[in-house]
Amino acid sequence: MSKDRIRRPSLLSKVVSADQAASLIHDGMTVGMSGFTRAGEAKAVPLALAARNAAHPIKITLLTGASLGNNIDKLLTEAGVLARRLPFQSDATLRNAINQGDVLFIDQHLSETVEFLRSHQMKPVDVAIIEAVAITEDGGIVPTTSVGNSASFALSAKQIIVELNSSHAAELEGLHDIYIPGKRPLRDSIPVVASNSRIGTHAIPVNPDNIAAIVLTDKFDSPASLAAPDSETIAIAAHLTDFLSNEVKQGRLSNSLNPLQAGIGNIANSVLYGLVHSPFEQLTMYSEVLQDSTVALLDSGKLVFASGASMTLSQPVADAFFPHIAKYKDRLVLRPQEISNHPEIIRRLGIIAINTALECDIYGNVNSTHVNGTHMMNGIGGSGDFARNAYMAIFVAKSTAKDGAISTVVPMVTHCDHNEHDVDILVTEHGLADLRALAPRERAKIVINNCVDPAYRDQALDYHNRALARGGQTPHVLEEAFSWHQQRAKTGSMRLS
Ligand SMILES: CC(=O)SCCNC(=O)CCNC(=O)[C@H](O)C(C)(C)COP(=O)(O)OP(=O)(O)OC[C@H]1O[C@@H](n2cnc3c(N)ncnc32)[C@H](O)[C@@H]1OP(=O)(O)O
Repeated sequence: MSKDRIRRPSLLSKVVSADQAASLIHDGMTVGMSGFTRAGEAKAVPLALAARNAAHPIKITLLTGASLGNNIDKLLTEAGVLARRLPFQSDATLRNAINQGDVLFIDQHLSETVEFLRSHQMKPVDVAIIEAVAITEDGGIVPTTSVGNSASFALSAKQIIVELNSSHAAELEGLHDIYIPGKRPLRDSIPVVASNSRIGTHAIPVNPDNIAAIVLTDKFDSPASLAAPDSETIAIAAHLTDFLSNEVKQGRLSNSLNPLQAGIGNIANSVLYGLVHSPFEQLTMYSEVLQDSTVALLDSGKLVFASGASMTLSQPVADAFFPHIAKYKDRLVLRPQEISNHPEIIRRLGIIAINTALECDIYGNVNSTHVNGTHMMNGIGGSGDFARNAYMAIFVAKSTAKDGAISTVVPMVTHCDHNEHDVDILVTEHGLADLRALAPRERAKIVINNCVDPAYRDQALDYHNRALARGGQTPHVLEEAFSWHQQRAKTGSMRLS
């Protein structure tokens, strides 16, 4: 594999073991690693680092695109390697360490990490570890199933370790579009004018002298573990399809809608699946994670083009998709996450953004990240990049969690990631609240009537009526605003007796 995939002969001598490559990483370093939602992460060197830590303990700051697969975050956490982690994660062990204060987590908009790095508002990357499908004749690094932040990490790092992974099809080359915005404040506009705009190169154009080590690997990405659509997610998808159909009828959208973004997780994936049987045609996606539903939409002919920063598929879909990647390549592109999530482009293209709320409140504020306002779930990810700048910011959620013990619609969110100014539409299995151009008092009525689970509707109405008696632009009974959460802590359920 070496000569086919390392096409610059002078780099052949850089092939070393994962242990040797890991020895380049020292205590206190900032490491920038490939990987975005379990796709395309470096797999061998981080494990060598974890294994080494018992004998030679070090602590690092680890930056990635987003979450990692192959238990990398779990093993690094258990080995005590992580001092700081950013900008996103979704691993249960790391989540616990973050919530215990053992690992410091910086929950960052996914488009912003490399802007901070480039403008020296964060400590620079010492070593970049990038999974690649090939190294080109001029030393360019061809990423695998994600681009994420890999390009900027590799271009800014003092040293680069490349993990050349033979389990990825060589045909992935040509899928990526690497573009790095210029320096501010005199930056040019970013020339993406449609989902399928190609504005960059197929490989990350690094200085080959900075490639310090190449490690040969063959482990594939972890499969996404997505639950099949259930009656609630099917109902959410149906409400959304009806709503979007009406937007078409009213002449506000064409039958191809505007480019779609959909967040991670079961609910957003199921909602997109719902579009396979929708009346819409010639759909496009300008998103960050492309999940199983993207492949289903491409196969159904409903979706004509998808742009993302990573492809995160379940095992059966990956098995059917990657061997035939050549067939899809003219309908797909993978970009750096600062381009997939760039505010300028999201606003220009008029994205319809669909993300999942952990909880929302009666006025349409959304908490995507903090359970009970304190405990980190995964992070804001790209949801804020999209919600703030979208044509229409849609948040979906099941109306209850934990077998009905939690209402996901509450009087006041315990942590606010997306405030009422950014949130246009809320959808639960019970219905859809169109909050566009409504005042908070109007928003509360429609959210309570359309989205709250019937088991919680009376207590929501009671809260709101008593809040109205106190007055205000956004009325609240402040001493009771978190009483539902307190009730859950006391009794196990948010239901007030
Ligand atoms: C990489 C990217 O950025 S992609 C772009 C968008 N990014 C984001 O939106 C990031 C923030 N969003 C997320 O992390 C996820 O979408 C979540 C956590 C909000 C929802 O995840 P989903 O998998 O779609 O929903 P799901 O209903 O399965 O909920 C996940 C868990 O949260 C629990 N949960 C849901 N609501 C609540 C709540 N209000 N309080 C406590 N727990 C809750 C569920 O019970 C479930 O727990 P379990 O794993 O023990 O079963």
